[in-house]
Amino acid sequence: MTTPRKLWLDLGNTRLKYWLTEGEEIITSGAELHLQSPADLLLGLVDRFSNFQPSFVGVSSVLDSQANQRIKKSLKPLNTPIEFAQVLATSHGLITGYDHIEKLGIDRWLQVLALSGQQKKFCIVGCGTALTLDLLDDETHLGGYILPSFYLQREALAQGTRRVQVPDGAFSNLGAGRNTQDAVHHGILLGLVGAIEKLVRSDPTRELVLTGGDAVLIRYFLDIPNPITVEDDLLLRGLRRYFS
Ligand SMILES: Nc1ncnc2c1ncn2[C@@H]1O[C@H](COP(=O)(O)OP(=O)(O)OP(=O)(O)O)[C@@H](O)[C@H]1O
Ligand SMILES: CC(C)(CO)[C@@H](O)C(=O)NCCC(=O)O
Ligand SMILES: [K+]
Repeated sequence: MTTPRKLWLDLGNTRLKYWLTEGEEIITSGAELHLQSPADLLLGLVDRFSNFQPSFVGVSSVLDSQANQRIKKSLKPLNTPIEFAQVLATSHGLITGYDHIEKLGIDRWLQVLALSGQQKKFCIVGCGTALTLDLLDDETHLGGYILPSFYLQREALAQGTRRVQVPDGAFSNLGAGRNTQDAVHHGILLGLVGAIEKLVRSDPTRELVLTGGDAVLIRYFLDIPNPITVEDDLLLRGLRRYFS
């Protein structure tokens, strides 16, 4: 009997990430910026995926249905069943915290699902285009928070003010800025880090798990007693669990 080969795809707002797995083993993984055209990026990747001959494709997408249709089309050459994960009221024991579960982002939910059922308290921090915070107590999702992250905040400042022209700078310091560029970059960093610290400060046993493109950066500036880990592939882990 051959071990099943599968393709797991995570389509975020900015990046596409994937795993090619054989049984439990991750054979290849990758991450690519897609900006606005994930379907075109997939067309370029489909040969690589095709060579692997997956028998199943599991997808997490935060994109709209039109983009998802184009993604399906791009994957047609694989000639393989494709399924999109959807938020469920309960799955693997996880109780979803939203009033209307279908409104919760699938990326957030899969990240929560990845960690659910360990009899622990987590704060899951998605450090992507948006910064998301989700609270999980064992198998119960308590809900969460959505903040614009670094680049969205910087764009909003540039658009909403006359005098804040924001040259590209680094989100690398929490010190008081002595020029506009530093004041903006340090301010945005202070806001994001401060929000996370405030949320978990009352409970040092709540474990932080950071994931997404800016996880390492944010991790560096957090100064709290809580255990903190960075897990790049948290969503893909949740996706695989969803389909198992
Ligand atoms: N304008 C930009 N210039 C440079 N980097 C950017 C820009 N916008 C976003 N990024 C970076 O792209 C990465 C996006 O993160 P990530 O891949 O986790 O998010 P995503 O795939 O868009 O998922 P999500 O939908 O959860 O935001 C971050 O590291 C972010 O800093
Ligand atoms: C918040 C984002 C953009 C984070 O990627 C995504 O999870 C999403 O589109 N969510 C839908 C809205 C919600 O989660 O309430
Ligand atoms: K994501």
